[in-house]
Amino acid sequence: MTDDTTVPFARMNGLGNRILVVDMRGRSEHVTSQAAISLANNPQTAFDQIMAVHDPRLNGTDQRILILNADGSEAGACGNGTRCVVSALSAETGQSRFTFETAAGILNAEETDGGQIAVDMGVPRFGWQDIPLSEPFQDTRHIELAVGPADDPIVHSPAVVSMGNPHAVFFVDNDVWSYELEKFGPLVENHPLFPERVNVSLAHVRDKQTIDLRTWERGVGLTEACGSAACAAAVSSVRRHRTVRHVTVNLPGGPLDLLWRGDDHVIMTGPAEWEWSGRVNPITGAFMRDREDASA
Ligand SMILES: N[C@@H](CCC[C@H](N)C(=O)O)C(=O)O
Repeated sequence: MTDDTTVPFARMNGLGNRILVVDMRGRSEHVTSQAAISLANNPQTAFDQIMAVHDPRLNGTDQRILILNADGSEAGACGNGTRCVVSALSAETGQSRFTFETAAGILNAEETDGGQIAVDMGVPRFGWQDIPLSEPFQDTRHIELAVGPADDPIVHSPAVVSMGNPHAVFFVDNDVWSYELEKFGPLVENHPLFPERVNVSLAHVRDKQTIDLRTWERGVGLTEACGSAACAAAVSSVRRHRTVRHVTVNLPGGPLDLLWRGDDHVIMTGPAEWEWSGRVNPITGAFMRDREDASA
């Protein structure tokens, strides 16, 4: 399968967020939803996001990245996946700084000396039309939405924010693992208040510098880590005066460092890990592992 119907890809992860980086440079076609669903349903390639790396279109950018969720839908942003793309490109080229064009805008990212990757995730947007919501809310730090019985809701009043993709963050008093997020995550994801659906997170503020977070991702489900959700939780927590602007966000897959800078940009820093590589047909999703990896 090395003919021109296939392209190289790498299976990687960012704190356990499962990522396929697909090399679409020099190609005019796109990874299809059908290919994404087929890869997502195969236990070997099951992923949370595909990061399709295309040739740049804009001056001053290195690559254009298109993102697909496991259900074949498109996503505007993916923090963990962006770190994986940086790691893959930097291993190939030796370059350590990159500028990417994404649906969420231009993102800068760099590999740091300690092998971590810092991504400038851009400026969060808080207007109800930006998220988007289907009805006006002036104060998006707490919107009227509750899960469970009206007189004793399980979670309520999430903060909402766009990090280039929509997020609802429920701040909870108890351990984030004590909630059945897998049961109510899909209900909130598909609630009519969110016309483009939403990523749903539970955030527990441990102290002024530390947040625990679990996320039900739009188009995927429960994941080990969601970088854009970590950004959403960090900025929402500052807006509620719960934490300072530089925090550690503990995800099931491990910690991320989050800094909401004075110029409003959110900088997310964390690791990326390479697992194995192969070739994939971007139209059908048929794939083959590289021989040295397949025998490992
Ligand atoms: N895992 C990602 C976010 C993925 C996109 C999300 N499911 C969406 O549809 O918005 C991350 O690390 O940010």
